Amino acid sequence: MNFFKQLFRRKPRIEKIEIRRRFDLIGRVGQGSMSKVWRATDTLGGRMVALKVLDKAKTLRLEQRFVGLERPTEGEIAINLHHPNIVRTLEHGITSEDEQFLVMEFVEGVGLSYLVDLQNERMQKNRLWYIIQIGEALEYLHQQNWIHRDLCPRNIIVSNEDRIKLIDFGLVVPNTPPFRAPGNRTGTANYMAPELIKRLKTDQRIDIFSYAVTCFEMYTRELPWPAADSFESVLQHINQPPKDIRKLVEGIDEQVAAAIMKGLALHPDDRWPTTRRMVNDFREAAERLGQLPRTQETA
Ligand SMILES: Nc1ncnc2c1ncn2[C@@H]1O[C@H](COP(=O)(O)OP(=O)(O)OP(=O)(O)O)[C@@H](O)[C@H]1O
Repeated sequence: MNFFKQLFRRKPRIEKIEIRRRFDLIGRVGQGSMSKVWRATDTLGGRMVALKVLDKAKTLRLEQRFVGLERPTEGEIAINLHHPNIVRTLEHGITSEDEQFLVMEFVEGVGLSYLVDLQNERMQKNRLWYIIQIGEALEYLHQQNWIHRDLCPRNIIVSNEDRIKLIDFGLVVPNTPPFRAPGNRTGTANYMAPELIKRLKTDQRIDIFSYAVTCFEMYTRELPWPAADSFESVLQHINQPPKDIRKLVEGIDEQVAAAIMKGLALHPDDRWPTTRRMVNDFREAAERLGQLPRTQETA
């Protein structure tokens, strides 16, 4: 009987995909540190897609950090996310080379980092609207009981229609006690909450901090603390208060400024308790300032 139990408990055999047979690879896009991403045509159906193939060695190294915790793969997480501000994942699986892959809708647009750098008219006009959409995506992720752990402009695309799309779920973890335990410092140093840098207990409020850093950059093109390229250098300044956004952006709306600064609070208890509360303030301000697109004014 044990034999049969074992037999049926085995994971179903996954059919491996030969990437170059199934997809016409048109060209590499962007530059991921964990993966290669192609613009490709899916020969099944002819659809234009983004094909992300994860680097085997780097994925293994990441998975080793979560040994015994049963963290779902990036593909398993992404395929279940359904939100207008989150890139749609159409399929995931394993290549014939044993790499994990994801097939996504191809988002025609630019990286948010590019607009942060440019600070052009498009950015200035839509900034608050972009910020609201990022917040909606994050709120959805939190409602689904995930912690993103790597929210930053690098992981956000702005479509040609000014729609925000979160694109990378490589570091997402379940919002459960084992994953909130102190220790693991995966993420991007400049966007990491102090409790994460200090290896204390974490929760979804680490994402609220990263969201606030992102908002701060979208307004100022600067980070709230001096830029650092290692955890150690972040540790050196993280106990100092952040720069005041009001001093960098002349005439910034007070409700917007206060919402961002509260998200940057060093202690999680002083931050917004939920993304929803933070976004509500941005939405209120946007309505008052007439900065919502027409279709959103009554939403
Ligand atoms: N669905 C998509 N549509 C269009 N371009 C995409 C899409 N997904 C990813 N890209 C492009 O590929 C780049 C790398 O993607 P992604 O951030 O998911 O990879 P990564 O290896 O996890 O990167 P990193 O770990 O450095 O953040 C993105 O910056 C973006 O330019």
